[in-house]
Amino acid sequence: MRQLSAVTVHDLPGPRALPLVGNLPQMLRGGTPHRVLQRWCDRYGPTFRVTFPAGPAVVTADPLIVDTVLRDRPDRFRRGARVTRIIDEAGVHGVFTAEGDEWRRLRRMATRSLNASYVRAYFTTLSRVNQRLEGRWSAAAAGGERIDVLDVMMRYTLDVTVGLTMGHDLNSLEHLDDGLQRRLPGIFPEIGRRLNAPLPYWRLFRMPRDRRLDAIVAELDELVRDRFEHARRRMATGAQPENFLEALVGPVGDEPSFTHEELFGNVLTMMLAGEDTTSSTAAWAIHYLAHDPDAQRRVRAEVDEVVGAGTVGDPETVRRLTYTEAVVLEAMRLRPVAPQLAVEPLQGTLVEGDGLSVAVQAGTPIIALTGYGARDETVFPNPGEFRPQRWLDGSVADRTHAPRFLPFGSGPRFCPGRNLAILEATLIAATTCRDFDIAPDTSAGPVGERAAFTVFPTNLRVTLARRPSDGAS
Ligand code: HEM
Repeated sequence: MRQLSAVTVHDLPGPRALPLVGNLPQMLRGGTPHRVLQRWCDRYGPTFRVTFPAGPAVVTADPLIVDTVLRDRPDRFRRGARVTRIIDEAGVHGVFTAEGDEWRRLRRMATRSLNASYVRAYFTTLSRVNQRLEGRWSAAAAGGERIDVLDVMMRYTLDVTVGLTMGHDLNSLEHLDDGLQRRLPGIFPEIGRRLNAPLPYWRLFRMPRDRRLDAIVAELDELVRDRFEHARRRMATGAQPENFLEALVGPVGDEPSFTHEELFGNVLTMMLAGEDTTSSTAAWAIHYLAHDPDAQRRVRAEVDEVVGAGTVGDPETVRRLTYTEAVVLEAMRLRPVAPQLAVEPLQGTLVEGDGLSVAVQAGTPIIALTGYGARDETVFPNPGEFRPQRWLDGSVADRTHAPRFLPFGSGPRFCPGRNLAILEATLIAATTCRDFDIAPDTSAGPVGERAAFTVFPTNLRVTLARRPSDGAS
C-alpha cells in the first residue's frame, strides 16, 4: 500500500500571503495569473496553497488529484462556486454552471445538440462562414493588410456558433458595422473582468458597462425566443435539424420538453463556451504556422492531396487532414486557452495525490492546473518546440486522454464541443495555408497573452501573400 502523509490545506507550502488580499495582487500583476501559478508549481511542487481574499485554495498539477477532482463530478466535487455565481449573475445559467440533476439534464441537451450526425448537418453553416473567411483573407492579401488575427477568428467563431446554436446568420466577418455582432463579444470579457475584480460591486449597483451587459443578454433572450419559434415551424414540416434549437424542438428521450429558460441558458452557454476558446486556439495555430514555413508547406500539401481543387464539403474530409489537425493540437498544447479549472468539494474530503493526502473542507477551491503537464518533457520531448509531427509519430500514446494533456478538461464534464472546435480550427488552418503564405508581423510589438475568462493572444498580427495559382510551393 502507498504511504501517504496526510496534511491540511494550511500545511501545504505556498507563497506568502498579504493580509486581506492574500496572493491575489501577485497573481493578477501582468494579466497572466496562470503563468504565476505555473511558476509557483515549479517552486513549491505539484500541490501547494494560495490565499484569496475569501480564504485559502489548493492548487495542483498532481495527475492523480487532477484526475480525481475532475472525474468525481457532480457528486463529490462541483465547479468552483465563485466562477459559477459570476457567470450566473451575468444571466448565462446553463450546463457549464449547473450542478446535480439539473446538470445531468442540461448535459444531455448539450451532447444531443453536438451529436456527430447533427454536426454533419451543421456543416453547411461552417462552409458558408469558411467561404467568407477566404474572401476576407483575399482582401487582406490584396491590400497588404496587417491582420489582427484574433479579431478575424472571433468573427469567424461567432458566426459559426450563432449559426449553429440558433440558425441565425450574423455574418460579422463581412459586416463590420455596429450591431449584435459588435455587442456579443463583449459578454466574455465582462465576465472575465468580474472574475478578477477585488469586490463584487455589481451586486450593489450597476455601472454603465454592467447595464450594457444586461442589455446584450436581454437582446439575446429575444433572439433565442424568436429563433425557437422559427425552429418549431421548420421542424413541423419534417425538415432535418440544422442547428441546436432545431435539434431540441423534440423531447430528448422520455424527458419533459425543455423550458424557455433551459433553452436560453444552454444556447447562450454553448455560444460563449464555443466562441472565445475556439477563436484563440485557431489564432495560435495561425501564429505558429506563420513562424514555420515548413509546417505551412506540409499543410498545403495535405490539403492538395485530400481536398484537391474542390471545396471541403463534409466533416469527414476535414478529419482526414491529420497533419493540419496535429498543428491545432500542438497549438493547444503550447497555448491552452483554459489552462486551469476550479472545482470544490461538496463535503469535507481527502484528496490523494502522489505520496500526499490533503484534507480539504467543503467549499475550499481546488485549482487543477490542466495545462501544466503539456510541457512535461517525459511525455513531450523538447516541450517548448512547436512540433506537430509528435502527434503523428506515436510518441504521444493516446492523444485524447493522455493524462497530461487536458485542454478540454476531463471526466463527465469534459468539453462536449471538442470535436466541433477541432473541426473548426483545422478547417481554418487548412483554408489559410492552401492559398496564402503566412508571415508574422511584429511591427506593433511582440505577441503576448492575457487571461480574462480564458487566455487569449494579444498583438497577434500576420500578413498574407497569395500563392501563385499553379500550386507551386
Ligand atoms: C478549442 C476550443 C475549446 C476549448 C479549449 C474548450 C475547453 C473547455 C473546457 C476546459 C471545459 C471545462 C471541462 C471540464 O470542466 O472538465 C469546457 C466545457 C464546456 N465546453 Fe468547451 N472548449 C472549446 C470549445 C467548445 C465548443 C465549440 C463548444 C460548443 C459549441 C463548447 C461547449 C462547452 C460546454 C457546453 C461546456 C460545459 C460542459 C459541462 O459543464 O458539462 N466548447 N470546454
